[in-house]
Amino acid sequence: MTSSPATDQRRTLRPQLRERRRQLPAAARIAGAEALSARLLALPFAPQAGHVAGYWASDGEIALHVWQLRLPPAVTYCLPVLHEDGRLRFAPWRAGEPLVTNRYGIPEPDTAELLPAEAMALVVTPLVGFDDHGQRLGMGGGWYDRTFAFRRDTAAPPWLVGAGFALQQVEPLIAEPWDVPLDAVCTEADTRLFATNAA
Ligand SMILES: Nc1nc2c(c(=O)[nH]1)N(C=O)[C@@H](CNc1ccc(C(=O)N[C@@H](CCC(=O)O)C(=O)O)cc1)CN2
Ligand SMILES: Nc1ncnc2c1ncn2[C@@H]1O[C@H](COP(=O)(O)OP(=O)(O)OP(=O)(O)O)[C@@H](O)[C@H]1O
Repeated sequence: MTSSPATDQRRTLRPQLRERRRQLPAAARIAGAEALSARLLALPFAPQAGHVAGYWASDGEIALHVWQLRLPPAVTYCLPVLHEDGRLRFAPWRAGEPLVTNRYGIPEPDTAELLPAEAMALVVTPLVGFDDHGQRLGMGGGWYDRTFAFRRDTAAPPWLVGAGFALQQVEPLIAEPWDVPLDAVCTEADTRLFATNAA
């Protein structure tokens, strides 16, 4: 089977970027999570109420626990839950509540309270890489693209915000037809806002 230039580019970049992400020293991770939190809270569309989704950082991803702790009191933090239809659901989760490990070894809430993507006001998506145009490179499962395909022709909410370390920025990514553009990318060093099609 032949593969497209976009697929080749992503296959080459993923292992390099994941390695780079894992190599960051602990002090940079701690400071990074603090700085990211401030940037996420300062977004012009940061919700003051409703549900937001983060992720359980793994494989060197930039952590969201500082942001979770500093969210306005009327905002409910949720974590992604894999669903058999190929689209993520989101479950409210607070520190100490039960978790189970999903098929990728990532913890997810052990609850029947699952919300659809449309119920989220804002979603922070994990990034393996990102470019200057708000194009996202993920783990390759297509989970975020399938889950938020409706945002290709619908305005926010949910606002889609990629989170990563500045060293995860790459050359322009070749777009795939299913890619869902991000409304913003936040790193420890920068906030970039993008004018998405429908927003
Ligand atoms: N923290 C976090 N949670 C997340 C994601 C993520 O990227 N980060 N996801 C973002 O989509 C979803 C899960 N998607 C994932 C897709 C692939 C792999 C992964 O590790 N793949 C292995 C090999 C595949 C396998 O084990 O079957 C690998 O590439 O090494 C992990 C998560 C939902 N939750
Ligand atoms: N809207 C969609 N409908 C059907 N299949 C899709 C859709 N979006 C993505 N896919 C499938 O998912 C696969 C992986 O996509 P891609 O490489 O863009 O994932 P990713 O964004 O890196 O992963 P993730 O979102 O899990 O972090 C693609 O090969 C494609 O077949």
